[in-house]
Amino acid sequence: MNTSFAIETVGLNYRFGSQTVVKDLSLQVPKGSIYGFLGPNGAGKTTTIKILLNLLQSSSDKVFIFGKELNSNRTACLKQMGSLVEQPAIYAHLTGKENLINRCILLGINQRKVAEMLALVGLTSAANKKAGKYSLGMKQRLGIALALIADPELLLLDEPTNGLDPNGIIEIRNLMIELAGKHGKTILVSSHLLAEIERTATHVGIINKGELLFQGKINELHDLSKPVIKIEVDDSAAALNILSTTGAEIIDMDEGLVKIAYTGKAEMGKYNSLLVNNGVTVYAIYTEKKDLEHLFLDITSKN
Ligand SMILES: Nc1ncnc2c1ncn2[C@@H]1O[C@H](COP(=O)(O)OP(=O)(O)OP(=O)(O)O)[C@@H](O)[C@H]1O
Repeated sequence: MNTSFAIETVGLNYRFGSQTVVKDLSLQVPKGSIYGFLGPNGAGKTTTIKILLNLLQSSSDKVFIFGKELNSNRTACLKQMGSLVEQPAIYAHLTGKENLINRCILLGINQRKVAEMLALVGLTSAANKKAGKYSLGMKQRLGIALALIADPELLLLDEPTNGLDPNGIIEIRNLMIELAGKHGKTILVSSHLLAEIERTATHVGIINKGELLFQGKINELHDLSKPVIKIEVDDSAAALNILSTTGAEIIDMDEGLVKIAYTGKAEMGKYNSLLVNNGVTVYAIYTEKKDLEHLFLDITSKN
């Protein structure tokens, strides 16, 4: 298996009864990346994350963590992973610090790590407050500190900003950037909102109904949202013939409509004259740029 990936799944499938929830899913999460795992509600994100954590069983040879097959190297793989799935497992009657000490005792880790983790997630001043009194954002950050205490290389965060206010969202976002940037962690973070992870993610995987619809660098996703020229004409076949002689990149064609890649205003004028001079009636010519949120909706509504 490719060892440049922190996570690799190969044609992964998963069913709940007769419902296939994960379909032929091949994820490739590069080491050191912040991988935004995106999809609408019910797309199969949590199920996939639970499979990656071996909380749900996959078939052998489908899931690889840092190149090791998960089922046959369960302990070694899990040691490399920290996670926050659904609600963080926090004792409300203990302080943040006590929660972390408790986890250290449980895992046999030196308690010196506690102060470091509190500082990392920005909870030093709230260390002696009961966790039950924490805000939602503070609870999430404590959850991340608990996930990080054993110093895993890979962090799986399932919708960590769910229910947080804008400040809480920014705090989690900055924490992820710091963890990947300064501490070299690989982070897989799920969300149903592209906007929430757009600024943090280096890579993106988009799923819907258990199927992977897009996977790549965030820049590649941005490229898909580059502007196009839409030309409304009386005869699209004739227009296509004429435009194809110019070397223009034809993107799509429909009855009365041709879409080509936008390369500049001058070219746009040139295409217009060329069509008119060759007997094609141009009703309208304009550019259109999809913002990422629309692109995401487009991608996820196609299947
Ligand atoms: N334990 C279960 N038993 C049966 N079906 C389940 C179970 N858990 C999840 N599902 C179904 O599997 C599908 C995927 O759910 P999953 O929670 O993985 O999606 P998700 O992308 O994480 O969605 P959300 O953003 O709402 O959490 C849904 O149709 C859900 O109803």
